[in-house]
Amino acid sequence: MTKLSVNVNKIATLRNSRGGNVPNLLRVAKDIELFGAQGITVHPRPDERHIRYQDARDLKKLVTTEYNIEGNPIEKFMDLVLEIQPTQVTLVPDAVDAITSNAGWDTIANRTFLREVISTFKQNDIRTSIFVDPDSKMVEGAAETGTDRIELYTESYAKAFAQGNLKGIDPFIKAAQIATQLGLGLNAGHDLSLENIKYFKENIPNVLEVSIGHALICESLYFGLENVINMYLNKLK
Ligand SMILES: CC(=O)[C@@H](O)[C@H](O)COP(=O)(O)O
Ligand SMILES: NCC(=O)COP(=O)(O)O
Repeated sequence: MTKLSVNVNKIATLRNSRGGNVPNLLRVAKDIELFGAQGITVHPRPDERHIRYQDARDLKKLVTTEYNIEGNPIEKFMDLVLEIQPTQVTLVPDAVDAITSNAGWDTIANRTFLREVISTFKQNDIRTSIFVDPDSKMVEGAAETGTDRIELYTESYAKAFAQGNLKGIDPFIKAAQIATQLGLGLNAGHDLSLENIKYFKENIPNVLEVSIGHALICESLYFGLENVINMYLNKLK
């Protein structure tokens, strides 16, 4: 079964744009779970441009499905995650000023660092996932870090699919096969959408979790949040 984890960063973006508490992030997250999503994802960035560190703390009290916190494991992020104890932490090598996530880890060059960080989270019973490109060497390097899962960075697939190039899935099929052979759990995310999710799932059937935010919130402007969540759930069956 592939779980849908809804990234609520963009709800926080809209809320922050007026300085108040509308939309109410906590209420939206609760409703997202009531609509059938199997997880909530947040990515509290160092500049807190959308999800604030306090949001991440507050969500812990109400999320009853899986709670996934993504971020670059800088010290204050590590402290936040260890304080909150979410279901899963997803390590992303984002630069502080990155407009969004734009690369996976070099799991070979960062092996020692990742091993230490992952060990710290696993000692605290937090499931670990690391954001990687669909590159066989990076997947093999990920297995050396001791991580529970990898999250395949799906921007290249989404771009190719949008251009009508179905072969964009090929590196992901190979990376998923290697991950499975190495005993890694498989997540995926970034730029997945109602248009491209079904083909991805058909070709990568053993993906455990997809985390989707930007497209899902934009699609909800037209179809409504409850409808969109159920459209994703139907496509992930
Ligand atoms: C790791 C990943 O792909 C998502 O967390 C993405 O970075 C969303 O971040 P923004 O919502 O800030 O674009
Ligand atoms: N890990 C991917 C994520 O949480 C959401 O990415 P996007 O759907 O906002 O591109």
